[in-house]
Amino acid sequence: MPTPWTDSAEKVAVGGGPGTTSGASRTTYVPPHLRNRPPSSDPPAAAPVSYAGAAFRNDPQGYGGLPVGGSRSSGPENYRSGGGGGWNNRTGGLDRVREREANPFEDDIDTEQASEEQDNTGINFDAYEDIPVDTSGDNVPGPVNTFAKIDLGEALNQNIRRCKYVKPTPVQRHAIPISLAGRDLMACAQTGSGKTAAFCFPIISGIMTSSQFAQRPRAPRTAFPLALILSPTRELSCQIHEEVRKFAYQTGVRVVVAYGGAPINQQLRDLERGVDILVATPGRLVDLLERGRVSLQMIMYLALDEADRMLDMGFEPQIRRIVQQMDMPPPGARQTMLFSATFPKEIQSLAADFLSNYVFLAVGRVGSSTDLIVQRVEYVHESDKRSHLMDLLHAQRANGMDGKQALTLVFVETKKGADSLEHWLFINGFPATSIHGDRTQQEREHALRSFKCGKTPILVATDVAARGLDIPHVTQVVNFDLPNDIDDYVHRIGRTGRAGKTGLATAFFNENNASLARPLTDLMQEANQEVPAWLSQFAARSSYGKNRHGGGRYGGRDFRRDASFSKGMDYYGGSNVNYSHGASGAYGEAHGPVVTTDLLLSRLLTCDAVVNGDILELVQRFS
Ligand SMILES: Nc1ncnc2c1ncn2[C@@H]1O[C@H](COP(=O)(O)OP(=O)(O)OP(=O)(O)O)[C@@H](O)[C@H]1O
Repeated sequence: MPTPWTDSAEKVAVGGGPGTTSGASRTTYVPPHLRNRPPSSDPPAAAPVSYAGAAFRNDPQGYGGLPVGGSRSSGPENYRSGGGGGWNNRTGGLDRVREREANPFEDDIDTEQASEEQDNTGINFDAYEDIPVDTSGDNVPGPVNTFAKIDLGEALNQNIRRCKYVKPTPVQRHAIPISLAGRDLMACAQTGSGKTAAFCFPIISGIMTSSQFAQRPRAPRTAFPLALILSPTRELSCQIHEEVRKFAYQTGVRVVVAYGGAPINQQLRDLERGVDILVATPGRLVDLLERGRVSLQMIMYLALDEADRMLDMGFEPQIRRIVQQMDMPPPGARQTMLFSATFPKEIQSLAADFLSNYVFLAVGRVGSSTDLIVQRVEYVHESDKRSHLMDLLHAQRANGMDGKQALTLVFVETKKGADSLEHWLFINGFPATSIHGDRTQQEREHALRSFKCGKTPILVATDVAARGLDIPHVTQVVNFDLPNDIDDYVHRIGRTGRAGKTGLATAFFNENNASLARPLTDLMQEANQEVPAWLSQFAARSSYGKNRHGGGRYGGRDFRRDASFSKGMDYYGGSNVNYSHGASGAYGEAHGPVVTTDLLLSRLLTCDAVVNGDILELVQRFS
C-alpha cells in the first residue's frame, strides 16, 4: 500500500537537499514547492521530552541505552550529545515530512460518527483485569498500569490519545516495559488483546531516540530500515502498516510495507524515499533482499507477528534466510520480539535460536478472552452444513443488531470450497464475498473492503484470514469446516470478541473432525465454555489428541521450564506468575535437570524409572 507522501517524490538528503551539511544519510521526500530552499530552523513540532529508548547493544553512541531494569529518566541532552545523531540533525527533513504527511486518522474521523453509533457498547477493557500473567526469564522488568507511566515521548503519546487508547491492555502493560528495557521477548497473549501496539510502541520510541535514526549508510538504490516487522499474510502486513502509520504520525519515523501480489515497482519507489520501519511478508522481502534493494545491516528491532506461524514448516526456511543468512545483526546485537496468541513448545524451541536472554510472557488463557467469545459446537453432517449455515444466518438477521451491521466470517478448508459456498450464499440471497489464495491480490483487498464496510456482510475465507485481522463488528465466526489444528481454531475464533467486545463462534463438527475433539474439549473447558456431552464422548474415544497447550493453566507456558525441551542449555531463569495488575514477585524456581531425547529413549527402552510425562513428551517430539 503506497504511503501517501510518495507521489512524485524525489530523493534528497535529510536536512533539505542543497545546502545540507550534516552528511545525514537518510533520504526523504521534499515537496516541489520547498525544494531549493534553505533548511528550516524550526524545532520539531513535538520534540521528545525524556525518551530513554532501549538498551541497545549496537548503539555505539549510547543514546537512550540503559542497563536492563534501570531507570528511564534521561533528559533531552542524552540524545543531543555524541555522534551528531538524534533529532537536532534532522529537524528540517522532519518538518518537511510532517508538512506533507497525510493524516492516517482521517479515515477514522470520517467514520467516527458511524462507528460510534455502531459501537456504543464501548471497549470493555475491564474484562481483562483479572487475567493471569506469567513471566519467566532473568530480572524481568515489572509492569506499568498507565501509558503515562511508560516513557514513550510526547509525539507517540499524542498518537495514543488519537487512537483513543485510554489505558494499556495487560499484554501492553507487561510487554512494553520489557521491550523498552532492551530485552528480547517471546510474548503469548490472547487474540484481540492489543499485541500490535505492544511491539510497535517500543520500536517507534526506540527509533526516535536512536543515533541511527539520522545516520544511515547511503547507497543509491538500497534501503536500510532500522526495524523489520514480519507477518505471514499480505492483508495482515497492510493492517500493521496502517497501525504503525497512526502510531508514528508526525514523529518523522517512516513506515513502508512490502508484500507479494502487488506491483513491486511502487514498493521500490516507497523504499527509495527512505524507510525506518519496514513491514513485510517474507516472500516479498526475500525478493527485495536478493535484488539488493533492502539491506538489513542496520536492523535494531526485529518483530515477528504471529511468530509461531512464521516459524512453522511453511515459513521457517524463509525466516532463517532473512534473519540468519543475510546481513542482519545477530541476536544480542538487535532486539527481537516474537508475538502470537499461540506458541507450541516445539516452535518455542525453534524460536530460541533467534533470541538472546529473552523474557517469556504469557497473558491470559490461550484461545479466549475471559470468556468474551462464546463457543458453540454443533454436530452437523457434511451434507447438512449449508442448510445449517443458512439457519444461523437467518437467525442473525432475525435477532437484528439494533441497526448495526453485524458481520459473519465463515471459515472453510479449501479455496474451491470457499468459491462454491460464496456462490451458493449469493444465489440464496445472502450478500457474500470470499478471500483465499486463488484470488488475485486486488480481488482479496476488494473482498476485505466490501466485508469491512458491510456491503457484503458475509465473508467466506480459508485460513488466509485466520490470523491477525482486526475487523470491527465481526459478531460471529462460523467454522463451517473445522481446521485440523487446535491453534488454527484459536486464531480463527479470535476474529470476533476483540478488544473487550463479545463474540460468538459456532463450529460444525462431525466424524471428520474426531482428532480435534480432545483439544477442542480442553480448550473450551479452560475458557469456561459449555461442552456438549456428545463432544466429551468423542474426546474420550479419540486417541491422543495433540494438546499443544500442555502443562499451562492458561495455555502459554515457557518451554524452558520443561527441562526436556532445553536442548542441553541451562538458560531458564525463573518464573513469576501474577495477575495483570499485580507487581512482579520473586524469581528463582529451581533449574530442572536437562533431559535429552536420548535419555528419554534410554529410560523408555530400559524401563528405568519412566518419568511421568516422558512417553507423552516422546510422542510429541516424534509426531
Ligand atoms: N490500549 C488499548 N485501548 C483500546 N483499544 C486498544 C488498545 N490496544 C489495542 N486496541 C485495539 O484492540 C484491537 C485489537 O488489537 P490487535 O489487533 O493488536 O490485537 P492482537 O492481540 O494483535 O490480535 P491477534 O492475536 O488476533 O493478532 C485493535 O482494534 C486495537 O486498535
